[in-house]
Amino acid sequence: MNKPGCRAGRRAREKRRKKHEGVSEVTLTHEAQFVLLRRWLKEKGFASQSLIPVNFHDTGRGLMATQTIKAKDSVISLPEKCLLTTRTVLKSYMGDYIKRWHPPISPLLALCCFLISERYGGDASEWSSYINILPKTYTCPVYFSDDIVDLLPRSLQKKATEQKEQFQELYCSFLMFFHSLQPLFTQPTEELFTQDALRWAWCSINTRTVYMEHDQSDYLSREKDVYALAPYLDLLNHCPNVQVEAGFNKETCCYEVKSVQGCKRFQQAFINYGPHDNHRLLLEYGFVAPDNPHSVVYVDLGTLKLCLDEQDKQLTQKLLYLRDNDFLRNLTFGMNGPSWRLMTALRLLSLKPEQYTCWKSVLLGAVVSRDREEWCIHNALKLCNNLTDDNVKALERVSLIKSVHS
Ligand SMILES: C[S@@+](CC[C@H](N)C(=O)[O-])C[C@H]1O[C@@H](n2cnc3c(N)ncnc32)[C@H](O)[C@@H]1O
Repeated sequence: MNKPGCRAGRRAREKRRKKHEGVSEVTLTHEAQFVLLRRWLKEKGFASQSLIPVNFHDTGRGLMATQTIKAKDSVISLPEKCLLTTRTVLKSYMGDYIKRWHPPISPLLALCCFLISERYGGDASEWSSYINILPKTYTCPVYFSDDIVDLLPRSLQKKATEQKEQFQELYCSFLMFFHSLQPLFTQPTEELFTQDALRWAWCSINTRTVYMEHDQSDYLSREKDVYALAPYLDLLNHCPNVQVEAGFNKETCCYEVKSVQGCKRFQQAFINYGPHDNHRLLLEYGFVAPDNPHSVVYVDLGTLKLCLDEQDKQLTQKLLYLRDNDFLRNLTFGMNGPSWRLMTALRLLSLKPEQYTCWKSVLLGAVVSRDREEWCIHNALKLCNNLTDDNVKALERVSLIKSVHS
């Protein structure tokens, strides 16, 4: 066992090192909103002393372990009472309105509407202690202006635009449903269920829910109902190199996260959102992970064509075949070489092994450009976070640098 004096000395050294490196981590435990959140969770049967909210210099807000978490130990165990799911929504004042609506709305939309309504309820809402700690805005592409989307790498621009369009369609398709909720509110629903409000709720759910399968409800559409908002647990950030076991335990009736490798005292406790590359992390969670082992280069048709034999009379036909079978999408080259999809496409295009050298040099170029791509994503994120009139000039500068690089 460590002597207290040694521990204090080590802590002081660590503090000096951080100060020297200009690194600061700010604990948030005493902020009013976290005091209220913990008090509210305690009433529901959850009290954690071993994880505290901290603002980390590199990842932003997250949870720090105040004591060592050993390998295979529990990181967090949240009682079912604390979870916000479609069951919560269907049982609430909004339930009857959802049950009456035809065709039934999706589980995701039901959660979005409930979140918007509860935020509107302010302190009167049962969930206010949780809603108050939710971010006010997000950095997923649905929040990007067209100028910022333009700064993204080309393959990502397309997906970002698709996300914005998908969201727009969702909003327009349910205006009538939002209107049907009018008896619940004094304020007109058009002022409440705005595009901004839905965007916020949509991102809150997409970036923060944990995976939890629920029985299909007759009152909701057939889309899979796999969402649970898990207050406090959802303060855990992602690290691609960390492994956890997570899921709802029917015996303990708790959503449990267990650490595979463990976590040292005073370090950030991470979980793993899945083996996502940086494009997917940006699209779904609004951030990218440096040194992500799942990082890949997306090989587009232009790059692919550089390696193909233009004399091949069947080339157009082969490319059409690949396109019709959805094989020209998501062709990637990662740390472990070409993906299975890329290899299959290459085989179908009859690329012979002796031609692989040319292929390799093209990919090497692509890997170099990946670094530039990530730099572009970082800039887009920075600007999305802080786009004011003053930094429109910065935006112009980034566009200029980008055009020089490409
Ligand atoms: C489940 S929440 C985690 C808690 C969140 N940081 C907060 O302050 O509420 C997921 C969001 O956290 C952020 N995040 C998670 N892991 C991150 C990381 N490694 N680096 C930067 N941001 C991260 C992203 O904004 C993501 O959408």
